Amino acid sequence: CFHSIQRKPRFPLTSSSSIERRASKVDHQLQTQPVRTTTTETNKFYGSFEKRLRLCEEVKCRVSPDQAQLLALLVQILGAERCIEVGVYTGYSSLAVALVLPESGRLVACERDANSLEIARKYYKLAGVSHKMDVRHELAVDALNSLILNGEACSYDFAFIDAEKRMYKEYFELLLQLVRVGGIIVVDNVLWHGKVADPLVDDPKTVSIRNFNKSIMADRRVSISMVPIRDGMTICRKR
Ligand SMILES: C[S@@+](CC[C@H](N)C(=O)[O-])C[C@H]1O[C@@H](n2cnc3c(N)ncnc32)[C@H](O)[C@@H]1O
Repeated sequence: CFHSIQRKPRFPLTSSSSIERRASKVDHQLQTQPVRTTTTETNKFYGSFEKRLRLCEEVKCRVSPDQAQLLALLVQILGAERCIEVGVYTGYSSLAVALVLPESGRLVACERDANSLEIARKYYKLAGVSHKMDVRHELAVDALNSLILNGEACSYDFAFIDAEKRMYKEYFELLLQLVRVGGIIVVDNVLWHGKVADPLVDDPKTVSIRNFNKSIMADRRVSISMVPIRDGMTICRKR
């Protein structure tokens, strides 16, 4: 039975080219994956995006639907009103968060790439959440420092780190100042495709994430749980 299932084509192929196959796979995912509430909402807007080839690239860089669902659930459990995202790309994870924020909620979205932000803004508009978004087109460290200088320390409920891997420690230290006691900081890619556990891998990004993981494990300022969802997410609660 298993083998007969495996032999069937998994995706409806419209052409034999590999690009078309990848696009079909993305279409198929968009149609079949949104089985849960928040993810369904988020994918609804992404599913309408017309450029399927671009979407193929996007899917690789953004969080998966189940990660987006987890982020949104954490925000809802916290009753969060004030959130920060470090690394927006085309807005998938930030849209998942914005959709569950109350009307009075605010999400500071930090991203250095203007082209990505243009696409993200399109989705925010389409989803009717633009009024909740505070988009910062600058280096994340600069954006976070200006929030601190603006007297916003200890005023955020939730933060998500998903930008430059060599800067995780810096982002974390700044966000720890900005998040209130009991607030949550989620860090993406903490497994880094398993490379953090391979002593033979010592490129700068892997070493940075490995060191970050070590330091956070011993950090008494937070309680943590490393969740092996997709590329791994560590959920940190400020004590
Ligand atoms: C993995 S993508 C983010 C995906 C997004 N969180 C999602 O799941 O939809 C990382 C993003 O971080 C941005 N980035 C990298 N370094 C940055 C920096 N120093 N400041 C601001 N953004 C940065 C990149 O331009 C890229 O768009």
